[in-house]
Amino acid sequence: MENVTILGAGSWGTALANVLAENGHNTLLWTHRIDQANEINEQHTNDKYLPNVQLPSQLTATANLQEALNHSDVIVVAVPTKAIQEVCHSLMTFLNDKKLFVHVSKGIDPDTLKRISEMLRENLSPDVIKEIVVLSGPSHAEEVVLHHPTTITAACGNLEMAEKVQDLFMNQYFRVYTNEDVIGVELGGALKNVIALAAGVSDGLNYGDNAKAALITRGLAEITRLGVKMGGNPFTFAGLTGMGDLIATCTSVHSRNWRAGNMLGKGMKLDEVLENIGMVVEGVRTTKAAYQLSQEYDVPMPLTTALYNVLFNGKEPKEAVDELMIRMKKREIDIL
Ligand SMILES: NC(=O)C1=CN([C@@H]2O[C@H](COP(=O)(O)OP(=O)(O)OC[C@H]3O[C@@H](n4cnc5c(N)ncnc54)[C@H](OP(=O)(O)O)[C@@H]3O)[C@@H](O)[C@H]2O)C=CC1
Ligand SMILES: O=C(CO)COP(=O)(O)O
Repeated sequence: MENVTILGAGSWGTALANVLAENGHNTLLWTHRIDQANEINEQHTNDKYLPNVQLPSQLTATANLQEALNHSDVIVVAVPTKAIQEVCHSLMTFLNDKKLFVHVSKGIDPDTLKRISEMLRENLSPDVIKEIVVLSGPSHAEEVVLHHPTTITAACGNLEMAEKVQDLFMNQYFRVYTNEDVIGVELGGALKNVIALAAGVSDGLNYGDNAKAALITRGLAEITRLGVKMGGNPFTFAGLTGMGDLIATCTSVHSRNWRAGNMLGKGMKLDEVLENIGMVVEGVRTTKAAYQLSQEYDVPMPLTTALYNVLFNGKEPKEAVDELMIRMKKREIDIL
């Protein structure tokens, strides 16, 4: 049994805290909202993010960051990408020894084009980082809290640390693999959100299953194209954190990215959609980042570009799809 701290009490931070507490670890969940910490400690619920879920009484929460950091040498960072920098700055006020960081966020920063582990290394001093492990894969919080069988990957260049995280989280409903390819795992997890938004748009337009299958497979082709050029292992994109998460996110009503795309496809405006969802939709900012990366690395990403034009240039979804379909003829298989 270990002490573990989770930063961020949204749907994923809470679901992972639940896994750890059920595994017998002494788990402390940090939230920046006192009322939410009180709700978790007194009622053992987190109604906004996981309605109708009873959390174990041994799972406790705090709104005191110093207390959260003192609790453990393992810090799971579970805030959205847009909050990573701010959280790192807060951490630097309190940290004075090395911690093992596990991050579970799926995004790329559109301002710096950095992956999350790069952002952590940039915004935290090396004196406080023992190692950074990425935990990613097809894993909707809503299903994990119901103990539905879930597989996920712990990635780190230092395999021993990935195995430590594997041991912390693994149980009979939560199966954890390891991978040494941090770049591939992070890029797959972030870029699948772009394609899930596009799949939602397609479903919102009632384009059916052929179109959805096309988006998933051609989406994987462009994710792999960029990911390999950025240094990822091509096999990683065919694995849980690539194809696996792409399938889960493009086909699930739990996916906030799919749901957001669906509303866009039905004609709602982006601001209205985001307000309606009320949780993070990582794919929006990541589309901006991916579009810029495709230009920087000179990698064609037609689906990402089409979605970028819908989200940020006022292109009508149907027109974007029509334009995708009449592009010049192509071979299916790229030489990587
Ligand atoms: N949900 C899922 O099934 C999965 C999510 N992920 C990834 O996990 C990450 C977190 O997502 P998820 O939990 O779903 O997001 P949610 O939108 O459900 O929750 C986000 C949480 O982060 C908190 N937060 C936001 N900004 C800050 C900040 N500056 N300081 C402290 N806390 C902050 C929010 O607080 P507040 O209530 O105040 O807004 C909220 O508690 C994302 O990158 C997502 O892609 C990965 C796998 C599965
Ligand atoms: O990453 C996820 C499942 O693996 C969650 O996806 P959404 O953020 O689209 O809900």
